[in-house]
Amino acid sequence: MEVTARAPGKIILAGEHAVVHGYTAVASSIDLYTVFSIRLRSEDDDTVKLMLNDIGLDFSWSVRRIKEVLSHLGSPFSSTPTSCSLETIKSLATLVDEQSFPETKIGLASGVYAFLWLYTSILGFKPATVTVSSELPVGAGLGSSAAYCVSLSAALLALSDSVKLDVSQKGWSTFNETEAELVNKWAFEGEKIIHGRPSGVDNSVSTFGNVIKFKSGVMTRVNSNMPLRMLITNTKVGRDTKALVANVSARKSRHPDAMCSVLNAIEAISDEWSTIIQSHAVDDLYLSANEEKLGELMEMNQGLLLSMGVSHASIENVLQTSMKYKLASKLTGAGGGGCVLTLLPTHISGEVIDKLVEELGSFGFQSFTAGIGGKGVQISFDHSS
Ligand SMILES: Nc1ncnc2c1ncn2[C@@H]1O[C@H](COP(=O)(O)OP(=O)(O)OP(=O)(O)O)[C@@H](O)[C@H]1O
Ligand SMILES: C[C@@](O)(CCO)CC(=O)[O-]
Ligand SMILES: [Mg+2]
Repeated sequence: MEVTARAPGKIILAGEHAVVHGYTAVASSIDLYTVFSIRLRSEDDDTVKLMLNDIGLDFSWSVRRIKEVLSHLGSPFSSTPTSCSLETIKSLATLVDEQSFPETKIGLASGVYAFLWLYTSILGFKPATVTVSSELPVGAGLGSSAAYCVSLSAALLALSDSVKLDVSQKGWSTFNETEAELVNKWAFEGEKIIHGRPSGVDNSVSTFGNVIKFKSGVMTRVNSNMPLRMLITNTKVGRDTKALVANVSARKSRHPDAMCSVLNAIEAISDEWSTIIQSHAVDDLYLSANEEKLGELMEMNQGLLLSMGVSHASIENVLQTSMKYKLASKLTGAGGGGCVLTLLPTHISGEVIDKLVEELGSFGFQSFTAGIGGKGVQISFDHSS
């Protein structure tokens, strides 16, 4: 039997970085998914094979070698999410180094550490073939790391004793609330390995889907009543969430008072965002007034992100280009490159959007739209293999 789990990426509508320091963010899932499939091999087949299709890397470890290196961990503890210690990260690095990880892709190694940690913690030392592929750009601000950790945790838990699913179900099915909580907690442990200091917003929105508000580790569901449309522009400038988050923390410790004001302002923006999208538009005039307010909030949020040091020349380029069309934009996710959101109000014509996309394309950027606010993590079982 093969188990497949898929988890969505996300956009942060307001409050990235501030949320790491205990201030509110608002985020929504998008209908682009990362998919993990796991097929257990027979017990005498001593191999764990991992195929990372998006980055073109394959790994193969013997179960015996994994056991040897991680023997200090003991039996799996799938029902109790546990943090990976620094000492264990070093052991995981040994396993990855033995596979001669290409130097040019070394920034991606933490994803493999997260795989090994979640795999051995949840399933133990079972032989399997594991593949992952994603519709999300990797490391571009759309929560690829969270979707990776959530879909992996979901597929592993579906094969563990901690979750009892109806394996005869056909097509995609969802987890109940308690099971989804467990998936989310494990995914957060994986995110910690990749991000260093994640707030938990990305894995929560990937697990539960829809629109959420997130503050100090607590998630609240937001009932959005607005037809939100965003153009997502990938600047294709590579960046690393872990480093950007660390830079913001360093700036905060250098200028605690100024940064406290910036973070409070961002929280006010997030709160206003969630109030506006929850309100019911009584007519078109009310809707376009609200869209204008959201556009302004995005501009203000972007200005504050610039003051935190996480904008980038490529992001500023997208802002200026969309401004020519009187459209508001902000970076989404960790910034420093990656993706930018441009609000597409309901009244805007397809022609204008096409022109904007073309102009952005002339800089080498890639723009697309995605469905906002769909389902969170889902699972399916295939008995044919
Ligand atoms: N499909 C994938 N295949 C392999 N590794 C992946 C995949 N998706 C994510 N990763 C891992 O996640 C890392 C990227 O995470 P990072 O947090 O920097 O970016 P992001 O999650 O896309 O953006 P943000 O956190 O700003 O939303 C990669 O370096 C890799 O380790
Ligand atoms: C930059 C950040 O706020 C969002 C990344 O999508 C980091 C986090 O919340 O973990
Ligand atoms: Mg990430």
